[in-house]
Amino acid sequence: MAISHERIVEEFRKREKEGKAEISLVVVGHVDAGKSTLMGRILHELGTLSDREHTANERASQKIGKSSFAYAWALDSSEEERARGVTIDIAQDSFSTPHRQFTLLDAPGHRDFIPNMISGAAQADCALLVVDAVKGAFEAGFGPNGQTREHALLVRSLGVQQLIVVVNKLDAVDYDQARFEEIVMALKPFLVKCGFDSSKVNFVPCGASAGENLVRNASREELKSWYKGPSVTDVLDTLEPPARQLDAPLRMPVTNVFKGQTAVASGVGVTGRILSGVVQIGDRLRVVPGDESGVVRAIEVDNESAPWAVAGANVTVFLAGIDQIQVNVGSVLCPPSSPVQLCTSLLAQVIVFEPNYPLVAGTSVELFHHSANIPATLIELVATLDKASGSTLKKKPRVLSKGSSAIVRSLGYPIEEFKSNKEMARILLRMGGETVAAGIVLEVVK
Ligand SMILES: Nc1nc2c(ncn2[C@@H]2O[C@H](COP(=O)(O)OP(=O)(O)OP(=O)(O)O)[C@@H](O)[C@H]2O)c(=O)[nH]1
Repeated sequence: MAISHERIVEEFRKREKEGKAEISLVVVGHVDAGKSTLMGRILHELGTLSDREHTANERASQKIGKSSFAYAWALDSSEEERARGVTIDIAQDSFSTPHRQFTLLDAPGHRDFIPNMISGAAQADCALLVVDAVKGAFEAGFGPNGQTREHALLVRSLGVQQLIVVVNKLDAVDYDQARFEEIVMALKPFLVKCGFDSSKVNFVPCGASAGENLVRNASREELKSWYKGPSVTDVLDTLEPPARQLDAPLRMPVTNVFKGQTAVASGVGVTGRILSGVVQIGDRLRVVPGDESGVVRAIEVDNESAPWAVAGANVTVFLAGIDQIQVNVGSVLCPPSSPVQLCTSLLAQVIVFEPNYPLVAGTSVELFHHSANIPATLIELVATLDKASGSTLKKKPRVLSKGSSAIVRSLGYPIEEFKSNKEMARILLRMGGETVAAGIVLEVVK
């Protein structure tokens, strides 16, 4: 028997209060700032990474003369990453603090790997920006060719509002308070210009490789004497969980489709993340694009069957009364009473990276929206924007440079505006296998 929407929301809120709030976190920062070391050490100290695994990493990294990378290896697991000592792919892990459960997306800081970072940032609720306190290193990261600025602006552009800035490697500058403050003073105005609310940005001093002020509070006199604030994990534990759009209509972009094989889970198995709304067994769902629909026979959350699921959950629903051919990766499941509208063109604010070809009006691109990949065309370049302030630099530019705004045309695709459904509005633009731009949809034309 169907349960009312209100009852499901009420029940979910009750469970949420009893359990830990879930947050996805992306770790960004200039190459070698210490991102992997920091997260590897946090995972180890929180018990997510066992002593055995860590000892194995220590031994293996010593063997090839890179013992300083032992903690980073917890996350940098591919052979190439280990040999080069840089992070290439987005590593996914999870860990929990006393009140929060995190999905961790470790992003590579190396220039060549920015596209990988975007897919991490596009899924993140909060970001941790690691900067290197060493004289010259912070300046290189924060300089025009460094990634500190670019990453901060990128995560903000992709909708991340809460930021923790970890000022790392303070051991290498004798935990100098003046150096920490100098870095904070340099970053703060820049982050505000990027659009961060300063009350949602925290600065935390630390020495990741020594484990100083990561999980436990500062223990060294040089740091303790001037810093009485929270440790990195204390701050993580107070991050606000994302507001789940429970009362908005169901939106579930499809990431996988397969044939349900068991008696309980028969029909068409459809996997994806619920971006907004609620689904329960017995619901009729429409697949957009198209006008086919199916009835939910079973729901699985974390491989366990469930009577219902709400926004934020990664689920598999089994649909009856629909042909597998009608459901595609990139389709969106929604209620027949309020389906996603197909847009004919959209206005997006994007950040442009370093495309191999100039982005001019008429350029064909692939538009990535969750797992959908749609052929699209840039139909008009509206303006280029100032990277830091967002104000218009030039109207109707001929070519797009970094930090530009563009109109992208795509036909018959379900996308929504950022102001009505944040999660449905994040896009990436790719050309020839390269991500050339990323951003959010401001307006759609139906
Ligand atoms: N002195 C000092 N060195 C550190 C600290 N944290 C990291 N390092 C060193 O900095 C180097 C880079 O560390 P990683 O953790 O690989 O840096 P990363 O930011 O993950 O690098 P990419 O993934 O390549 O962008 C390694 O040699 C670390 O041992 C620290 O707190 N103090």
